[in-house]
Amino acid sequence: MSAVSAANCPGAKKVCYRDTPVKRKHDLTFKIFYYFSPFGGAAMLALVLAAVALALCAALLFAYLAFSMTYWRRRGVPNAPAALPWGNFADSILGRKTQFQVINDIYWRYRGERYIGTYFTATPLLHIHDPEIIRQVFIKEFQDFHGRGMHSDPERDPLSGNLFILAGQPWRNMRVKLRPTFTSGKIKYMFHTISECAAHLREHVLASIKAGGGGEYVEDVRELAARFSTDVITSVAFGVESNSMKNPDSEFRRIGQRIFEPCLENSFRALLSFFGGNIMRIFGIHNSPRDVSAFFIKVVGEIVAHRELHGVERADMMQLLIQLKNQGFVAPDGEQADKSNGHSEESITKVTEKEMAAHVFVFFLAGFETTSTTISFALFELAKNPEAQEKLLEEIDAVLKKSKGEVTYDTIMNMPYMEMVVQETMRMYPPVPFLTRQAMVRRQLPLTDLTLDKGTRLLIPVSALHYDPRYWDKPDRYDPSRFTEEAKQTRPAMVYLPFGDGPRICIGMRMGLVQVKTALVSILSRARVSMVPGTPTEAEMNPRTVIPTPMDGIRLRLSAR
Ligand code: HEM
Repeated sequence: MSAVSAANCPGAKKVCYRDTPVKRKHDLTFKIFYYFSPFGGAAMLALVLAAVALALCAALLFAYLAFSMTYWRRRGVPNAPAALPWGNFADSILGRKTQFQVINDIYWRYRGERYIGTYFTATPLLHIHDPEIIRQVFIKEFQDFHGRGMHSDPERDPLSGNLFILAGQPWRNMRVKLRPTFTSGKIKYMFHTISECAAHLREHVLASIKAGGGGEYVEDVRELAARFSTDVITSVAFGVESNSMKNPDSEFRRIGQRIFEPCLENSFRALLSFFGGNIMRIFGIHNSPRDVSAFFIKVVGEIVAHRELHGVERADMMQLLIQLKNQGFVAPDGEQADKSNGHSEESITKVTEKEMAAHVFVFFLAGFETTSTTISFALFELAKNPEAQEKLLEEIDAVLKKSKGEVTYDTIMNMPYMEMVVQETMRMYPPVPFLTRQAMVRRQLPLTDLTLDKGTRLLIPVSALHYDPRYWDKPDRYDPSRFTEEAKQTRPAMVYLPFGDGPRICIGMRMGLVQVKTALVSILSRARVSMVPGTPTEAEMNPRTVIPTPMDGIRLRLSAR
């Protein structure tokens, strides 16, 4: 008998494992399973087998990753050294840097290379640095590079069937259908809705100045711009007044915060949808959280039912999407809504309600944070650069005087310095700081002898190109005069890409610009902006977002004019 009695063994009734025959004490396996186990031999054996299986899986996974990370070397492509298990993106996956900062670092290290291979875990990416190759990919050879390489599974995840993510024929058909929704004619048609939101913004600024006493107050202009953009996009896309200018807790503002909240879940989902399609497919991960999908599908269903039941018509995108649902097309500007106007059979296929939800979702997603980011960074740079601000204020005053204070679509589009201010803001803070394309066939990378496998992902480092001193003199300086017509002629194509380029260029570009300019006119016709102590002069970006997002908002002083 062992010196330890059965009674002293915790939880043991019949057999105490320490109470074992001496002859078995030399049996190592037995010792492991029985001497130390509080559960029992079978359970312990299962545990050890599971641990061995896990270790084996981990070893296989690492071997697979290690082999995958030789992809570029095996093809003789210059590549940035990658580390297991995250490849070149450890800093962004682990939340130490934003994705675009990682991409910029790679650009600076390998700026001399026309292209450079990297890895997002096992996925090889080819960063294209040469503007001429980018031009070929975006425009001339677009037919072979039209996909973004993002994961889409509309059957299981209806919102992933949206224009931004789709590729191939489904993308082409949808782009043709949606194009007439974004013409200048349609934006003029929706401008009344935008200017109603702008009136709420002006009222808010005036009321806050009054409440602040002393003719000024301090506000986080990022939040202010986000509330304005939420109101605009919900009005023009859904025909719903979210009223988040008056009610910051409105449902749409809440859902916007949920989608763009800088947190691990959102950052991981964004990274996966760009680069981790296989992981999403295997684990059934959706592009957007399920509560967000459910929200958009429900809201669209309710609005369509309401409008169709009561015969309601409004000047908004929902109305145009309802036309796509009922007749399969929207007539171009100046044409009757008649299918005899040269619409092909496939382009008049009707859109389902789930597809409608996917599109309004992407209008919300692509049109809300991009515009509010641009508005708030423009105010930030104007506060830091009083000369540029004064010049813009003069232009706003002159234009408003001419239009007798009325802000119209034509007033907004007729402000050359405003255009330059917005362009320069998007150079320094491109809301979409990198772009992707996918080789849809096995073919050679344009202007090179490198053969790309079908499916290869290309990455275009937009933000890095916007700061390259080969194309921009003193790129860290805010200088709207870079965007005079003459200055623009001196730069090569494809080094300025805030809206992308080619057939996949931002479909909402005109609308985004109108929104940004309307907000700036509304605020700056009532107030000057200036820096306040405590607001950093260089925005520190939150590493958990794709769209550049300052860590603690942007607090500025707004003083009555
Ligand atoms: C300042 C505002 C905006 C910026 C900077 C911006 C930027 C971009 C960029 C860079 C792309 C990718 C283009 C490419 O791959 O070549 C894009 C695509 C897209 N944007 Fe925008 N955007 C803005 C506003 C909007 C608005 C207001 C909407 C809609 C209401 C919108 C809807 C879309 C859609 C649907 C796509 C996908 C187009 C396609 O793949 O065919 N965007 N945007």
